[in-house]
Amino acid sequence: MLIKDVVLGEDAPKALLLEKHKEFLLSYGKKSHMDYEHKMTEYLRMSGYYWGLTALSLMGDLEHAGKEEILNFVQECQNPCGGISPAPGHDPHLLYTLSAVQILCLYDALDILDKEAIVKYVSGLQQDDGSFAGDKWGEIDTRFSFCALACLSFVKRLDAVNVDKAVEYILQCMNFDGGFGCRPGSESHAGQIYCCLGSLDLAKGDLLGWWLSERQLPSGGLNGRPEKLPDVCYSWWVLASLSMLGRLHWIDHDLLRSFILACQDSETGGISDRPGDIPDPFHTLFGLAGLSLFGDEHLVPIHPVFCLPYPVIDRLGIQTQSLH
Ligand SMILES: COc1ccc(S(=O)(=O)N2Cc3cc(C#N)ccc3N(Cc3cncn3C)C[C@H]2Cc2ccccc2)cc1
Ligand SMILES: [Zn+2]
Repeated sequence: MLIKDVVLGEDAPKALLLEKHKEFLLSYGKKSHMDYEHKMTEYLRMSGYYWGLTALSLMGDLEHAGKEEILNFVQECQNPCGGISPAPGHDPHLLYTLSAVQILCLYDALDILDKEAIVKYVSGLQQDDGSFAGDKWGEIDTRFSFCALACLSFVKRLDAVNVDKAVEYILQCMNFDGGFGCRPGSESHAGQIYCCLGSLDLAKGDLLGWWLSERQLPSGGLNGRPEKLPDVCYSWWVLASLSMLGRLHWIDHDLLRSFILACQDSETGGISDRPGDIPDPFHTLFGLAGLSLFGDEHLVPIHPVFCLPYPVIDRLGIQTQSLH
């Protein structure tokens, strides 16, 4: 079966051409301002700035981009309604409102915008079913749910929208193939998957991460529910979940490590649920597994979902959902 792909030429670059990319991006803005391409891409200018500036920032070169000129441009693009346009004279839209907020975050200059106006604009675009329109013309797309929740997260105002309804709508956009589309029933697309998973994480990730990190007690041990005693096996249930959420660092590693080590039986070996109890294979596994998740140099790294050593998972070449 012929699969659609490309062939990498022999002369294709093999090293990362960082200096070239810096030149490319820094000179891009300096092209003649009235040339045709520049005019025809005016409708996405704010996003263009976000793409270039973030790329420069990744290369540690943001300071060479004209900060004052860009901050002035962003201010010129804010509308009385609070929404931000891609360029002066264009209609405001969620896409460019997010790009502008991201640019200001890069420069730590969020306060040059009227935050309350942005909050009003973004929250005003949420529909009764929880979805978000991109602008006043009403196009609905899960991309805009992400833009809205990301914007509000940056200004710490997720309270301004109905987050549960937003989540409810996004889950309706999940397809039988595990992917997400722009509206219920739309075909799965990687871009929409990024937006939907990102939205779910923004909406519920911190809440869940906080509940999990609240499991840690002064002893360093983790319990399974509030008001319960710590137990080594929760080192796994809680840590593996936080690891999946990308919030493993929300638990004090050293404190937990000292708890697990205190649960070891120095005579017989093995780890128990709590210091002084009888060790057993169950808690020995989950104590070591917790230490492995924190990257203990003496232990093989463990997969947070499969609870098996990564080399085993890699050898099997399996994904979390078998495709065949
Ligand atoms: C106390 O004797 C027991 C009691 C129950 C069981 S069990 O039902 O098979 N099982 C597995 C388990 C195995 C061992 C070992 N070796 C020890 C305990 C333990 N528990 C009990 C436990 C652990 N932390 C606190 N509690 C009370 C969990 C339980 C249920 C479970 C199974 C699989 C995965 C997760 C949880 C086995 C022995
Ligand atoms: Zn236990």
